[in-house]
Amino acid sequence: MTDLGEAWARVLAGLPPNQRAWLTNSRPVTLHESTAIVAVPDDFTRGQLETRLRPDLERILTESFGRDIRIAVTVDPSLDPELREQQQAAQQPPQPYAQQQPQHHPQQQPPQQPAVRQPLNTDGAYQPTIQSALTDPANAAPQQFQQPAPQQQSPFGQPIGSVAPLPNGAPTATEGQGEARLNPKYTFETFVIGSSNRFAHAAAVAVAEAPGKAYNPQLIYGDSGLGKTHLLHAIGHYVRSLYTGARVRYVSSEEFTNDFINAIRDDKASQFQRRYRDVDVLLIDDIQFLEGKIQTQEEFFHTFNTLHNANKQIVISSDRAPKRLEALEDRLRNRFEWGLITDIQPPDLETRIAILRKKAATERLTAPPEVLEFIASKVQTNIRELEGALIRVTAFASLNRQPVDLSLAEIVLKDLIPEGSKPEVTASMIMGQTASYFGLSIDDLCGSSRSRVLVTARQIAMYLCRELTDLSLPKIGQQFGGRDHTTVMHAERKIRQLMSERRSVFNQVTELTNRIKHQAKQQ
Ligand SMILES: Nc1ncnc2c1ncn2[C@@H]1O[C@H](COP(=O)(O)OP(=O)(O)OP(=O)(O)O)[C@@H](O)[C@H]1O
Repeated sequence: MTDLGEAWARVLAGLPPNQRAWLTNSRPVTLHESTAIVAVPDDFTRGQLETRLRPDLERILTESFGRDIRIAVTVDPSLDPELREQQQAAQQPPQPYAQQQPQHHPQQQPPQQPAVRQPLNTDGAYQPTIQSALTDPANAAPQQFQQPAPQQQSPFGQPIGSVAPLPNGAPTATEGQGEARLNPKYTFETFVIGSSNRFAHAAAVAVAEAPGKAYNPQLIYGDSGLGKTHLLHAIGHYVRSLYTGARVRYVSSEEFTNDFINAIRDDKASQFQRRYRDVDVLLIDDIQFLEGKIQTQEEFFHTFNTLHNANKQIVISSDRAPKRLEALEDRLRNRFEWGLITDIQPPDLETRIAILRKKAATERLTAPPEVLEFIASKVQTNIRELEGALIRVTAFASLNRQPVDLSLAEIVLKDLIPEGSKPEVTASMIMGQTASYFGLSIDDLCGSSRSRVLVTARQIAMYLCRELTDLSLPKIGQQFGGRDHTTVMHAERKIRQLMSERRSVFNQVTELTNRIKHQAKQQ
């Protein structure tokens, strides 16, 4: 009988070189019933496998096994050769402490100034000082994160820089590196600190430096698009850069729920439990989604207790304060109050400008200060919308080969942000308008056909759901025929890119936005 390794060798031999190139750093993981799981190093490669390469991959695998095989692609950043090299370097025998350099995650910049050593408490553990973050006059203006020096002794009891056996005896090294599923862009370096988020940020840094010790759990709450997910991912990155082998898992509450339901259905409860209990840091997003889901709450309660009893860190985000999560069991809400609760407020003008400046720099978008100020003055509440506005202005300028200036920004934003109250846009409005605009049906948008027009239409609709509604990634995926949240992430990125490269896509997105907002106003 053919095994997946053999079949994969046939795949590699059977593809033309330009397609095979995409598989250089890919790896077949396992064959589960009729699904071959393939790991790739990043989301972009995943997109290529899921679109361009899928028909050929599935054809060759189907021929090899003599039955229908579909592929499912998962991202494992440890397959990235650069990252692997860095990890191998990090796993060299530890130097004497005096010669040790703090480890840095590839996404994180080394400290730009000598960091102040934080005080130790009586048992020698690191004592985080959030207060200093709040009272330090240097923190008065929006600023960027300066990575502090990690403490000499990790909370897991091992010097940083060595491959520490973790406290519960779980495997170390790079095993499970792909499990964390962290967005490489959401780090502390890319997070702008202002008065609206200073406390939440300081607590997040403290938790990442002393997981399980500083505040457990940490709960971050605030309205949609204010940076909760970003902070959760940043904690994950920072923990992994400080503690080699630390097992970090990010999960949205929707995924946790779906995973739980599937585990019950497939009789895989113990695998499910291991996935969420054998971790050092569990980052769980949008906990409000568990409201009213009694069985999942029960399971999460036990997950929480197991982790907490073992001094493993739990970080939770919510769109409301725990007291206002009325449909959540009291015992869970009480536990959320054991740790530290921090909120994030909408950013003030100064912080919004700083966020745009940072975004422009990281995405290599050129926009003069007056344009950034103009955009920041127009979009006041949701940072996702703020970023969307910047992308549209710069895309419009690049398509027209015009400089980004105030008059151009005014034209673009006039359509994007109508005067007066903000009408509520729903996913069904977006899907309905997109379908009729492209002459498709809603079923087409939700179906599995991958014709070019359909793929673009589907991706535009997903992009607009992300930009114009408060729906989370998994929820948007659900609306489009139960797709995975990473498909939505890919669609968002793809359309952002296409808008600045193809006039047709820019026009389609603009026209559709107008139609959708017009419809919303009529409701
Ligand atoms: N302080 C900040 N500095 C830089 N970028 C930010 C900041 N706050 C939010 N963002 C960016 O705004 C966007 C939305 O943030 P994020 O997804 O973390 O919000 P959220 O609060 O989790 O929203 P939701 O509840 O809808 O999931 C992201 O691209 C994020 O990087």
